Amino acid sequence: MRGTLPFDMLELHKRYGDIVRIAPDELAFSHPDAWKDIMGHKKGEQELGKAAWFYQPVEELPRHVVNEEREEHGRLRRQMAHGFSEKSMRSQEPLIRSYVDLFLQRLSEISQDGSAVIISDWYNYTTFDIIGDLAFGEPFGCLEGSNYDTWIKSIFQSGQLGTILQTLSFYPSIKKALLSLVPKSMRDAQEQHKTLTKAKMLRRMERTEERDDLIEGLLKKKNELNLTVEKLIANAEILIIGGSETTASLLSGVTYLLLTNQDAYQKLKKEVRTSFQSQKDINLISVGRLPYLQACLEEGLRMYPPIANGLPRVCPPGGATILGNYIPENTYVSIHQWALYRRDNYFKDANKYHPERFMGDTNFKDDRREVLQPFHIGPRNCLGRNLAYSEMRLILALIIFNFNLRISEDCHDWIQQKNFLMWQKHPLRVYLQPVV
Ligand code: HEM
Repeated sequence: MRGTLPFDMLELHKRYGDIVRIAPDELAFSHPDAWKDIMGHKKGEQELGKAAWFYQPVEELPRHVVNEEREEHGRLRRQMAHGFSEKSMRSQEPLIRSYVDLFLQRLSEISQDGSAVIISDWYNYTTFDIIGDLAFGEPFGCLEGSNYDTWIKSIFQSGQLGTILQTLSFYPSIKKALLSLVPKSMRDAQEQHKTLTKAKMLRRMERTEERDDLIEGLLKKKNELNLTVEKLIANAEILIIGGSETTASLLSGVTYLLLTNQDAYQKLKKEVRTSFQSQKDINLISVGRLPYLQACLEEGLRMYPPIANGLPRVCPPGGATILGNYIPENTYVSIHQWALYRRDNYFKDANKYHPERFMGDTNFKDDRREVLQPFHIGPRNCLGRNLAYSEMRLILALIIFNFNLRISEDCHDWIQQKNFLMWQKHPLRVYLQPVV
């Protein structure tokens, strides 16, 4: 509830080691092998399910791909995977590029008077518009309007509310009482949000042309999979939450880390500007050939993982074996990413931004790079990993190609933030000077 869980977890692991009991029935693990023990594919053994108190704090809400039970999850994931295939991504490229071009154009306009730009908002506008179009068939108009639309604002508010509800899951009777006391204004706002979302989904369902987007796979099998409009909406919403804030946070984090580490920024500038003659040469394929840019993103994911806290799983009947220990059934287990990545046991100079550790630099030869799993592993890992990398590479390469960047003096401590499921980002102010 204080928003300090990532930092508290690091202190606990430093003090007590790789396994810490953080509640009577909950263990936190901080070790490279814990990933496969907790999240890996299990041959002939039961997988560790997702903890209901965390993933479904309001039981009545319809479930989606992230919090469905195993069988139903498999069916949803198989259908959704079409929208994330190589073929779909190739056909999504012009759409993604059109929003990135609009992002660059809007940045040129608003930076003309020499004032600092809140780049963190602009990254969010871009990723929201892209995912809005890919999940609902229409953008939110953030880039056009230079603003978050009301639909998105209510999604943002749900992050902190989610943390409160998860915490209250430990006090079921208080949670029930509090939920019945939700003020009318809040319930009305929720109803309005639902109406807006339903209208969006119905508009998408009315479209008759084949669309290689992220929801088409589910729409095609909606009768077979018994998907109501409410379930389709729940899935589209989770795509928007999971696919926009994460990517935008990482872009803000990497921008901050580069601008406060001039060596890395200069190296990246050189790589991007010597690899391309014109911005027309920069596309989803060509940005995949920039090793330093990739290293900057990896090191950004290490220092500022978009999902910083542990997402709890539960041990199945009969228990599980984790790091060679028998863990009884019904024990909650998780891996807290931010805390894991800041441990000196696994990374040399762990609190410093060194993209070189992902470039084969022998100074970092003892780093345990396999520790870094920002997209998780196993059957419930991130479906949008390739899309996320494509977007992040494209946006970062194009901004570095087009502008010289300088961080505003008042943002040097920007990375000191609270975390409620997501980072509570302060405005990141940056001066942009067009490259002529
Ligand atoms: C840097 C950006 C991103 C990061 C760090 C990230 C991370 C993650 C993580 C850790 C999970 C596992 C969640 C869990 O176990 O509860 C996940 C799941 C998922 N992510 Fe991402 N994600 C990113 C971007 C995206 C994007 C752009 C999309 C596209 C819409 C996306 C779609 C999904 C989906 C659909 C799942 C659920 C997969 C399943 O349960 O089978 N993610 N992501």
